[in-house]
Amino acid sequence: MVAITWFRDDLRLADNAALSAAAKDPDGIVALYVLDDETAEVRPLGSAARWWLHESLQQLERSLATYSIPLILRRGPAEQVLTEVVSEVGATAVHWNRRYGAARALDARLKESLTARGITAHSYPGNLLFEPWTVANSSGDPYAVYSAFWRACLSSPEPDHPLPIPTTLIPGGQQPYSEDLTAWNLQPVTPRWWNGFHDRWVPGEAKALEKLTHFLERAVTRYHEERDFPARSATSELSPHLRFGEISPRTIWHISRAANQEVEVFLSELGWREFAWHTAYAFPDLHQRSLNQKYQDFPWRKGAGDEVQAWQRGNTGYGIVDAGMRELWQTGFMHNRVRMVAASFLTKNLLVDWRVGEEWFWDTLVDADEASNPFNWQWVAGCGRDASPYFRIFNPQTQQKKFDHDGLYVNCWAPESANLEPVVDLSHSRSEALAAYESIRH
Ligand SMILES: Cc1cc2nc3c(=O)[nH]c(=O)nc-3n(C[C@H](O)[C@H](O)[C@H](O)COP(=O)(O)OP(=O)(O)OC[C@H]3O[C@@H](n4cnc5c(N)ncnc54)[C@H](O)[C@@H]3O)c2cc1C
Repeated sequence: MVAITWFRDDLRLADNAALSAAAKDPDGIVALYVLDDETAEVRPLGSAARWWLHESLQQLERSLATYSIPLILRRGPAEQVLTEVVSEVGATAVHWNRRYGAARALDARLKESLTARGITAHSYPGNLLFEPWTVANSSGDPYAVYSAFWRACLSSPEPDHPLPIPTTLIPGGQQPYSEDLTAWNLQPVTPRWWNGFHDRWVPGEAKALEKLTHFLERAVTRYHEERDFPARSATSELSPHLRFGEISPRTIWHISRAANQEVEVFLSELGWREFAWHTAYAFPDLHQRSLNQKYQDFPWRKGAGDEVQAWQRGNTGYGIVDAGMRELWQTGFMHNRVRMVAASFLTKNLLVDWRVGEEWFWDTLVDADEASNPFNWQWVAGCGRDASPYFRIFNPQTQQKKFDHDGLYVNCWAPESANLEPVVDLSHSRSEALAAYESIRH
């Protein structure tokens, strides 16, 4: 009679409510991860995120091994796999931390079917600071404007303190078989396009905590002034760790607050992450549909294949865009300011549908998540919640002068970009974009 802890976007032992609850079972636990590329509501991970997942699962495996608990890996539709594992081990309970995007429909179905079989299914908060249904405007609807949303969050009860790693963690007697992580081929042997990722990243819970500590000691005091400068290493780079739940937002919240530093601007960025997830909770098809209805008729350009390819490869002839796109390809990451400029360039100068860019980022970002990615693409394109107005078009040359005036960033990633023929004229494309916007404005 064991309890299953079903790990999903929470690859950590600390502040893991599902694990802490399962640990109370005197008969021990089975730790399960399911790679589900088949269920309709689960968006299959992109290639860069799969690289991260491989590393992160290895780290989790090591952490659990110190308690003699194996991490059971299975691949397949989660409903089927979970049902099988429950039967194999004779589990009486399954515990998981909540997901807030489209996959919550799957979780709801599972809860119902497990309960019908007499197995208790418990879900817990843990991947957000505030549960989406607890933050609503006076009409009971989700907030549409970030500033009002974050004010409401800040006047809500503070997020709970993080839970420690359970003091007793024991393996359930009967452990089922596990698949081989390497056989999942999350890091394809050829081509090893992800080779450079190892130079930049060390996935896993221990590193996430170390990075937070380092950031609070060294960078948070200059964060509000320097976070927009891509060459300055002034941000936390915690996003992929948060994406895979190697650290919980409430751990970040409480450790930051206790650090005796000016942390409010930093925490307000976590607020954008919350806003994106609360939006995805209300609109689970966020990556497929412009939230602003008017944009259903936007005259996006068709047949821009060559320009899209130049953008993807960092060959547009605009330094900051090219540097960002190459950084992304080589490291799985791009600085936030540069993401905004690169996204604006695609959607406004090239007039390409934001979904094309969202898909590319989804495949190439190690931190790609199903809320922040489409939310921010819609924000830049002007069709999302509290979005930047469409007529505000980032000029990549002005942005480069302002945020990379010494050229450190561009010279690091795309030194020869200045010699490339620009794929588009900025002033002409700007006028075209504004005309396109006018056509749907009324
Ligand atoms: C087009 C576009 C696509 C993006 N796609 C993603 C994505 O897939 N996943 C992702 O985590 N972020 C995404 N972002 C937001 C942002 O660029 C990254 O969160 C940030 O660059 C991560 O770096 P950091 O951890 O050093 O951030 P910090 O500045 O240290 O911020 C701390 C944390 O706050 C959160 N955060 C900061 N800015 C945002 C934001 N605008 N929206 C949501 N959360 C934010 C992140 O979790 C981040 O780790 C996107 C932004 C744009 C413009």
